[in-house]
Amino acid sequence: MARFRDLESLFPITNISTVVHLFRNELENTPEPDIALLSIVAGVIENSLTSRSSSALQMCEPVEQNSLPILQLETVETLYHKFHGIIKSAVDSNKSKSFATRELVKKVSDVIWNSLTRSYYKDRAHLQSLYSYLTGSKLDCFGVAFAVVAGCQSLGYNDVHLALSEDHAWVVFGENGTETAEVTWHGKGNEDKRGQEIGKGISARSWLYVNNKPVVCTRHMEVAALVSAINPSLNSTHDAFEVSLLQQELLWLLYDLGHLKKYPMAIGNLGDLEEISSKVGRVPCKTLFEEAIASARTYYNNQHVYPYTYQGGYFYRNKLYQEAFESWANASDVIRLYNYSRDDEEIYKEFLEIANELIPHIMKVESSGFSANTILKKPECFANLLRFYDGICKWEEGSATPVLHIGWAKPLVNTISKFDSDVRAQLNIVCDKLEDKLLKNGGECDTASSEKIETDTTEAKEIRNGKPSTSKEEIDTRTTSNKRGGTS
Ligand SMILES: CC1(C)CN=C(N2CCN(c3ncnc4sc(CC(F)F)cc34)CC2)S1
Repeated sequence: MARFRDLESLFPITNISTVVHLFRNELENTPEPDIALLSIVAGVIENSLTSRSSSALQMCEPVEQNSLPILQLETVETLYHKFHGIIKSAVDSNKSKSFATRELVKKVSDVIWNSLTRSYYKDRAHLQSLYSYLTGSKLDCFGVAFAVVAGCQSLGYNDVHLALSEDHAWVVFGENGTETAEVTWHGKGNEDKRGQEIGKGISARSWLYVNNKPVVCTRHMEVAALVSAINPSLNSTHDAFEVSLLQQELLWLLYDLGHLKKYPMAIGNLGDLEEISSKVGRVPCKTLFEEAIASARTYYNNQHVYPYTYQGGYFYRNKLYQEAFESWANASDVIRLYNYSRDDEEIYKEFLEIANELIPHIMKVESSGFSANTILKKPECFANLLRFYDGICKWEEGSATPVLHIGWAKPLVNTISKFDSDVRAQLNIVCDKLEDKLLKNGGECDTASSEKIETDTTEAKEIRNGKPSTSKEEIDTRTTSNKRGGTS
């Protein structure tokens, strides 16, 4: 295949810079990047550096930076042609239409689906790439969706693209790219809905489908997705350093080319990598987490939670507890707009960990008496804590499945009681019932009501998202139309 002839000059690949060069070449010098090729290359490297057999940890070999096991062109070429062969033999290749049909998409999904190993541990690491599919017949949920898109690309259907929520993946296709189809499974024990349109029923209001604001990938963003999905973990405690470095270099390449602009989670992934080992001359990771939030607000109507939990996690790890509270309250302002459904376990676990592990840990540290500038004396922090919990309560309201249970109450009571009573008294809570109803019920609302509950008139300060107001007047003039600055 001509493709491989012009790649010959780069092989055999022995270092990270050459892999970056190959990706750059695909991203900039081809009509569109070949995502099957790039997934195989990334997968071979990841698996050779993280599989127990060859891990340097075992051989205790000092690996100098930028070195990789030798990657031969024929290794990649063989796997690539194997993938092509599987897809072409199963789908009659006389490509009649210029756009994919639901039948075609379903057919490709069936080919992948029916060639997977019967039963295997689906959440295992390193099951995301075509290398895993071609050598082990195993893929995770994301990997199946990715393989379907790669299969459609290899058949010449360039209208089929990956659509990503924060915990699921599907495809869009058709003349306007507006047709949608499930192509993989989600979660445990759920019947797969492959072939069906996305979120028509009750699931449309669940976080899993992000209120119909998924990341719809271009071919270049599909490269960002496969790079984001690179998993450097060697075991539960160690990462393979070179895999991590390769992922970081490739994400910076995609960042510089502008392909992460509409992909908050990929920016967040890069932020996490930069926090661990920052690159000279690059923006700090704190900025990246802010950029991920800005991207979600700009392109996805602030319906995504993870940008705030990326940022909150960063603040927490760096003991910036006041800032962490604000990020988590902002995350809660997003989830309040959804109805909780059984498909939302992942984000439920995220909020549970924040409420029952991270915040109690902060309370313990802050009330140990050694914190000079303790958050326990800051009304803004108390306000953000309440906003955090209020969002979770709102999430539960109107949902078929309950969220909160007694396990949440004990840490909550414990946390609230750690704030000084005079701090708690400084809070004036203004509820915009109207806005919540409007946002949650898509604009329908029975009564407009805005109650103001003054808990203390002496020095009542209105705390809006952690920022005390300047004057009392501002509080009295508030009306139901005031937007609650949910995304401060
Ligand atoms: C703040 C966090 C807990 C840290 N990592 C988080 N991740 C969230 C998920 N991650 C992702 N990163 C890039 N792209 C995607 S697409 C997707 C859904 C899947 F079904 F396709 C997940 C995901 C990466 C890791 S959220």
